[in-house]
Amino acid sequence: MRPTDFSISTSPLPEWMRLFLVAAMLDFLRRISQTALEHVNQVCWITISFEDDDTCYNWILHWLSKHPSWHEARSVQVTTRTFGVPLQAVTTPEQVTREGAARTLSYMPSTQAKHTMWFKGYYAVIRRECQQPDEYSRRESIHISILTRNNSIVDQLLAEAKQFYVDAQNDAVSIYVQDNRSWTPRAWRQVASRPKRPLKSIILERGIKEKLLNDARRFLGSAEWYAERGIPFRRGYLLYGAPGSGKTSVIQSLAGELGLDVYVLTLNRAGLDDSTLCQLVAELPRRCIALIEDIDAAFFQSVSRRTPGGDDSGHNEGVVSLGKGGDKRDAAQCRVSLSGLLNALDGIASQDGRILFATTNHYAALDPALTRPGRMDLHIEFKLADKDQAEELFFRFFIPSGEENEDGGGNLCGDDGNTDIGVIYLPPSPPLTPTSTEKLVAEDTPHTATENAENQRIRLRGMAKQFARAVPDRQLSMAGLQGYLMLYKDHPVDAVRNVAAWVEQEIGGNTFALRLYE
Ligand SMILES: Nc1ncnc2c1ncn2[C@@H]1O[C@H](COP(=O)(O)OP(=O)(O)OP(=O)(O)O)[C@@H](O)[C@H]1O
Repeated sequence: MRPTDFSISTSPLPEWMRLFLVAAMLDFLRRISQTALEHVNQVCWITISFEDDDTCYNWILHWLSKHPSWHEARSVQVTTRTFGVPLQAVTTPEQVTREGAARTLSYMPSTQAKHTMWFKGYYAVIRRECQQPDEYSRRESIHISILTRNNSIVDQLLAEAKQFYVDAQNDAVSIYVQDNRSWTPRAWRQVASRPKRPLKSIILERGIKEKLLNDARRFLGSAEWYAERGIPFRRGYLLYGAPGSGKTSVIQSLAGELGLDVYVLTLNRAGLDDSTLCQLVAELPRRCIALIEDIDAAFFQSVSRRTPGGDDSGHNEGVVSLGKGGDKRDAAQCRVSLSGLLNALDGIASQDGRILFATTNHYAALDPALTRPGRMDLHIEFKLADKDQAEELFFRFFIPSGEENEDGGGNLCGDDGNTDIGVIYLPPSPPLTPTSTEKLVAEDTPHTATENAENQRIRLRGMAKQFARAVPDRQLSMAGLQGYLMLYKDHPVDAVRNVAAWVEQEIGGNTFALRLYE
């Protein structure tokens, strides 16, 4: 008998069983070490995750893009995304850009590799993941694992990232819209960050801006007052009137003054129904401006008095229509009922510090239930431009930057935004009233470096008055006038010289529009 035969025959177990036992043992050891590793990981690492449908995703991306560790990174993704902060705040370390300041590049973690960095002396590993659950949507997330047992490090990281972001946002208003990357919109996504627009750049009838600003400020500061009296802490503003009269602009400007972000609710968004609308509203932050633009158009396209799935043939409860044509596909896809919208409006206003703004060009077409006090507390009409507005627009358009505050004349609206409705007028500028364009042009010698700034303002005020004389009261929109002035950006004299002809042409061609809004 050979030795090998002997060993086989003397073993109490067959060969296959011994192999099985060895494999089982190895697997057991692997599992144990894996569990032990997981345990060590759990004990030694803290992982924080950020999903791209949440605002903090932008904070963290922006913070990472600025972190010095990207200088040494071996694999980074270059992006023109601004992470919701003003463009100038987002830069590569070397300010690399091919197209000048218009498209600034920044770095973000690549999805291809893990990144490592040090945060306050702690080692951190960063992973960025992208998923595409279906062809309509794409989800991103970032996971930061820090080698520490100290939870306060996480707090410090979050605080630093947020502060970074807030600093970059300092002079901007963030605009959020429904997240359109999924078929049913439920979440908000930041789409833009606009520079704060100074309230003084919006020229309205006397007292309107101040009324809005003071009312909103008083409201935001009176939570306790409402609570003590058991009155729902809500405030809604309906801005209605001519297109291009400054409704949207004033909301953006107020948002900047009040330090609130703007959440734009688009009711005729495909896929939106009563329940997703309520979910969206529930996702609004505590202090913000919720904006429904052209609320009448939303009615027409998508909002019906009947409940979704109700009887289409009902005579009294039919679709609210303004009598315009429309997109049947949208109407079919949007299933927001009037009662759903009313519930949503109450929801918007029901939580602390939310302010609702709605705009419309068709005030009369709105259902009284929508506009009743408690839902829309202040209704403010925006009219076509009057002569005072035209004059002020001209003056502000051409005054050199930084000098407008020194002008005393014709300040229509009390610019600091803090005055109450009684607006303080500064003394008018000295009279300068050229009676004809020819005279004005003759007087308009080129500006010289030595020309006194005060003289420039006086001259400009004179031109503004002459411009306003040619603009008929309440027949042209401020947007239209602004568009005209843009043609003469550096030529105020030409703007005055040609305004009469332009007005004639505009009014001749716009009689339909005028009839509509007069
Ligand atoms: N009262 C105003 N003062 C200064 N600029 C104005 C004013 N009204 C309109 N504009 C200018 O016209 C443009 C359009 O204004 P805006 O979008 O605010 O008008 P709107 O009333 O919201 O129009 P719509 O009803 O069509 O939405 C903006 O660029 C804005 O600067």
